[in-house]
Amino acid sequence: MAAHCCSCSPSAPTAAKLFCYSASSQLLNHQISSSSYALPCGRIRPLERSSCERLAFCLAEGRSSKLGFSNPSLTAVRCEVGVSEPVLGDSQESLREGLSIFGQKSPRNASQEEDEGFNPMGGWMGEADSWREECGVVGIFGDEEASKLCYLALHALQHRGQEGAGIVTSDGGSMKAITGVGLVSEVFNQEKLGKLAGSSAIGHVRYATAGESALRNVQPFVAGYRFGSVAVAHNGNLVNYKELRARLEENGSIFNTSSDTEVVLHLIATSKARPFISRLVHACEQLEGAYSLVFLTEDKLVAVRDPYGFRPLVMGWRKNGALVFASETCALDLIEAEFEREVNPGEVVVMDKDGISSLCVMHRRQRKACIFEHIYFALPNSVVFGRSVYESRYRIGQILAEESPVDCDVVIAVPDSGMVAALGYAAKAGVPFQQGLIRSHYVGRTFIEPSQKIRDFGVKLKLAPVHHVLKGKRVVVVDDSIVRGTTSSKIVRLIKQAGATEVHMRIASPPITGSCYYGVDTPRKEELLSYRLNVEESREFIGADSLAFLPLERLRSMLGEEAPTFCDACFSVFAMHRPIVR
Ligand SMILES: O=P(O)(O)OC[C@H]1O[C@H](OP(=O)(O)OP(=O)(O)O)[C@H](O)[C@@H]1O
Ligand SMILES: NC(=O)CC[C@H](N)C(=O)O
Repeated sequence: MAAHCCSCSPSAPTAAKLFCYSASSQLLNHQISSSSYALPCGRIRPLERSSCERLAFCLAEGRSSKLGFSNPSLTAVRCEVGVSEPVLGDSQESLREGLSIFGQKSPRNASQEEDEGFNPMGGWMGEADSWREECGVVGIFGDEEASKLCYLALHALQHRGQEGAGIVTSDGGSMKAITGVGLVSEVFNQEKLGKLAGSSAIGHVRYATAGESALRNVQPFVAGYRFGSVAVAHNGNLVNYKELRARLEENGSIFNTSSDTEVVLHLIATSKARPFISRLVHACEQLEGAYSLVFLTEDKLVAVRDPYGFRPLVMGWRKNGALVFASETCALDLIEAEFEREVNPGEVVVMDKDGISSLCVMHRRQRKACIFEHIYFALPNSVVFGRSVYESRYRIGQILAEESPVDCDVVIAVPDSGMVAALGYAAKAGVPFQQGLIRSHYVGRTFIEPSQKIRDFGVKLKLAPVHHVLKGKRVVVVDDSIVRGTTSSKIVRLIKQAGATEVHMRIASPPITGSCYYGVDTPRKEELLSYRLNVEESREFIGADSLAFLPLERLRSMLGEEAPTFCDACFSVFAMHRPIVR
């Protein structure tokens, strides 16, 4: 195995050209990376890991077989730095292949991938791999039916995570936990809920951001330490968990999971602070990234939100005085808890038999609430970050109609997340809204072979066109976002096959040009369609007759004075950057 760079520079080059060789020194493939990164002598570091870097890294580590690379005789790479011309010819296909092979979930590392049976094809097979952020958390204190209420609230939050679900309860003396892989309805039944005794509970639905999707990573996690037991459920992503974990392991901690969340329990257990709340605060102060957390001990329920308030967390009360925390207000509504307020960024809310107390102990910053909750993650019947999600999406649809009108016969939505914006668009444009695509709610992600012909069945499984609505029509289709562009191109093809004469795509968010550093497990920027292509190139890529996005400045003006309290970095970062990768 050999991996070397022919030109090394500690200062960041603007681009790198990668040549891959077979054992017989035949040139197999080449790609260009647009990242700026340092190439230390004789070794390529997996720092930003563009597809080129990642290939080089894996080869350098002698792990090419782990990649499942289609040509096992691939043995060497050579990188040239400072190359700036775009890849020509079959670049689109080679990039796709590269992404499918090297697509990885941050923030895992190479050895973890080996341990966890890393599937190198995972990032591309089957349906589009969109934003990974969500997870839903619930906490209930002071209700004899705590586990059942928690179960119902998790149903209301099911859209935030479908990989696993769990509930932990406390009866004041001991704690019981049940977790499982799959949907809430698959994990729990009457008998299991009956075993979860106690008047306080926390629950979780998971969409993995760190650590594989497996039973051991399903939350809530419970741990015993010398002062008792503590359970935690987390929505967010801890960007420094690997460093924290390494430090804890050096000092003897033994981890049960590969999830980022587990570090919180170890930090609590090893903290020298007293009492419990100080240990908890001490632990949270060491975390970087996004965290809306609920903790349960034998006698306390605690909710914590990170100082930027990236992810939502609300609180409310049931008529019998039970306190409820939840990721979204739709969960409060379902279990008839009246919304009181959000847990504030940096706030720690503690509930025990003596009542509720609030500590604003963590240094509070300018809030940076994730705007994507309003665009995609949350349900439209929720109030998130103090605003109605329905109103935001409806208004965005109206703005799209103002900014990018087009002669059309019908407005349709990509269900479900494009629905409300499509209603707003249709109302503003004065064009009928129709259900042109019917969504099957029984299809999850489909894992099928990555040939274009077969992939199209994947989207048809989930979305069926209504020929009667589409045939012979000029159609406006509204979707919430374009990430890699795979869904949009399939949908355009589907609608055209159903007989539409024109397809105009309207996207209820600005172009996504950057990955999320704080919390959302997004694809790397090189995989984002709008990082690689401008609007006209994107239109061509998806095959629509026209394509328009929500202008960022209109989104900000919609948010008004609150705009600086929302994080829109995924739209603004690299927005002016002219991409090299094609
Ligand atoms: O550009 P892409 O990489 O294809 O991703 C964008 C798509 O992903 C999301 O849908 P998703 O498939 O998650 O379905 P959902 O709306 O049902 O959540 C989103 O609503 C877009 O349709
Ligand atoms: N989507 C989330 O909020 C995930 C929580 C946590 N990072 C996990 O992977 O389990």
